[in-house]
Amino acid sequence: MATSNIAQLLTQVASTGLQATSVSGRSAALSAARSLVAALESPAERIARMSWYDPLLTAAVRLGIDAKLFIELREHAGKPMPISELAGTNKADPVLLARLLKLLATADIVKETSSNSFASTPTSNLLATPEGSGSIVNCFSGISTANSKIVEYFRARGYRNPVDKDDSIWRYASGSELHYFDWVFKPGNEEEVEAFLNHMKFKTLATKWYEAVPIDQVLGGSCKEDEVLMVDVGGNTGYDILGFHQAHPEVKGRLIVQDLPKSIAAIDKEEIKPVETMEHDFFTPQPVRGAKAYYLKMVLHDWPDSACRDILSNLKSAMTPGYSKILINEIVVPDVGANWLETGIDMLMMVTHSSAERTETMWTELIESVGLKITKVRVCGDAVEKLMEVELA
Ligand SMILES: C[S@@+](CC[C@H](N)C(=O)[O-])C[C@H]1O[C@@H](n2cnc3c(N)ncnc32)[C@H](O)[C@@H]1O
Repeated sequence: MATSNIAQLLTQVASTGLQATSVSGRSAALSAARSLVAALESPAERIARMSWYDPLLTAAVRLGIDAKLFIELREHAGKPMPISELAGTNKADPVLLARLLKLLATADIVKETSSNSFASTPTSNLLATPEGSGSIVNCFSGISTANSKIVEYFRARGYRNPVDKDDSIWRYASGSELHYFDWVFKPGNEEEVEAFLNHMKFKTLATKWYEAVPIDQVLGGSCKEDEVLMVDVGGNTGYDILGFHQAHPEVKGRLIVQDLPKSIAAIDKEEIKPVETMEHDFFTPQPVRGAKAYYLKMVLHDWPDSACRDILSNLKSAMTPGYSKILINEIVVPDVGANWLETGIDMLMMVTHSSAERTETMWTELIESVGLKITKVRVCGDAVEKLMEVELA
């Protein structure tokens, strides 16, 4: 271990840490701190951590959610709770709970306050929410299933990059007859549906596009009240288009969220007003013609190029030339130096859907292949997702 390198990194952490109150300052401090940890940890320790600690830490979090540990800890608002009390409420074996909590404390997910006594942290409090726990529950189920057969899958396919939506790693490993979304929404899978819907609300970690871009320039102002301003295609429970409306109530025009029946059924139609709801399969012709904007957030990343072309072509046919736009809010992977979020979600898309996160070149090729063009790529504050404005070519 080069001590001069460590000293340099320590200085970098100290200097960037002082600016950690701003978003970019925090990100620079975190990146410096990660480099410091990487330099301090020996390669053998790193391998050991990946071999058993990291996968089992996620499993312990998943169990903690199931046992409602984080909800219980949150109820005590950061005060220490003896294992005996936690075990009593959860009816879980106190010896087991102590082992799980000790592991979670090593990652600062809970705080070990004294022998056999633990308290909540901001992370455990987020895990106590439907959104935080939904992210873990949804991803744990998909990733642990896919990982169980990932080596077998690639060996059998000569290590080819997966691009067939009907032959994803998840589908091979689960033995499901159904595509992932059809499986999530199948009758009897209510726990999975709930986790999936909550994960969708959770997954945008930073600035939303509508908080960051000049809305007037993107949408060119309001519509008449009876005209459609924006259709959120594959918009899940509509939380996102509602967020847009709440941020910009002055922009007039109808707002519609479209998704598969189970997502639409989960929406409280009163709560989401003025957003209208509509069941729609985006592999069929778009029923709302001539909207000002068709908005796709993290929809195309679920599908390989051939399926994306079908989705985009259905929107293209509904667009009014010189008026309608498609707004795509997706990760645009940098050519060099992609970060953990961009590369991690890319792997998640690969194992679940045989799809990928795309670079700007990949986006351009895909969009141009269906007679559309990208007219602008907008950075959205500190978010990994960018806003691509797309028009008829
Ligand atoms: C990754 S999620 C993104 C959801 C939402 N746009 C967001 O960012 O939270 C993909 C969405 O596509 C929906 N979906 C999948 N297949 C669909 C189809 N054939 N037609 C319409 N929606 C579909 C899913 O139900 C899900 O809500």
